[in-house]
Amino acid sequence: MTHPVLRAQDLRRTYGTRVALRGVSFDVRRGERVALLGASGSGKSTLIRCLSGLETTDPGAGRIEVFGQALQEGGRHSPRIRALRRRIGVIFQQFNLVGRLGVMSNVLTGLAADTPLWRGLLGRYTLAQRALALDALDTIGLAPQAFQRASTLSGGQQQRAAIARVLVQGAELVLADEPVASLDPQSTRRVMDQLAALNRDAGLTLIVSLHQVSLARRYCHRVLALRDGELVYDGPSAALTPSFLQQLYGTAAEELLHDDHDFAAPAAEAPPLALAA
Ligand SMILES: Nc1ncnc2c1ncn2[C@@H]1O[C@H](COP(=O)(O)OP(=O)(O)OP(=O)(O)O)[C@@H](O)[C@H]1O
Repeated sequence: MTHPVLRAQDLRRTYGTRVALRGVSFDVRRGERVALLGASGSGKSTLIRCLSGLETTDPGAGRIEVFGQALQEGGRHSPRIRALRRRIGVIFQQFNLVGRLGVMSNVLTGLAADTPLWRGLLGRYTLAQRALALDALDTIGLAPQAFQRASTLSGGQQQRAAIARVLVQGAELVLADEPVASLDPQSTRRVMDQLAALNRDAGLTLIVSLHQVSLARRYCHRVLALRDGELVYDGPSAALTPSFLQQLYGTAAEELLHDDHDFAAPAAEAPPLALAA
């Protein structure tokens, strides 16, 4: 029997008196492209931090399995977490690049787990590792910027460098936390196109949190929708019409429908990635 790539069971996370996740359960199969949708404060980032192993759920609550193995259970990380996290790529809204380092050096940090610390600190990567990073930058259309400082890139370019880092890491499951929240519509389209292409061409399983329903409908077949930490919908993105959103969220639906005109066009398939053989 094949395991789901990700299995979340009864996840709860409380901060003081604030309940950020309330019994969230779902499975994701290999190769799926899933949007995690919800208004501000609905628990998207908390869920992604838990799924990526950056945070634990409440003591005694819930279990997260990745690749058929426990990542955390009952609020405790599994002893295998390091090995499992190597297979999970995380992309953040704020890119998490080191601005004073070159783009290539940033992308090479995706290899941190496979590189002795001293090599990484001194930037002494092997030729093969550098070639891998250049390939990833080429795939993502950033080869010409490889030796620029990361801080000189536009927001969209920085996010694409973060995608290249995940490629170099060799991640099988990518968790992207509002990767386009701070980008203009053109950069948003480019970054989303590339995430979609990674999923389609490189076979990565993708979970991407968004708070624009139009993006979720355009790029993902399946949506998990959160409201106040609760999973209120798990189904096809095509069903998320404005009236259904109104039923799910009431007046808060407005937040998810904002800027809808920018991405309202029917889903276009992303251009293929120039994946290295
Ligand atoms: N470290 C923390 N300490 C205290 N409360 C937190 C913490 N992280 C999240 N919360 C609270 O948990 C709830 C869910 O927050 P979360 O950031 O997961 O939501 P979100 O859907 O990602 O929101 P946004 O779209 O604004 O990023 C919010 O009420 C938030 O204030």
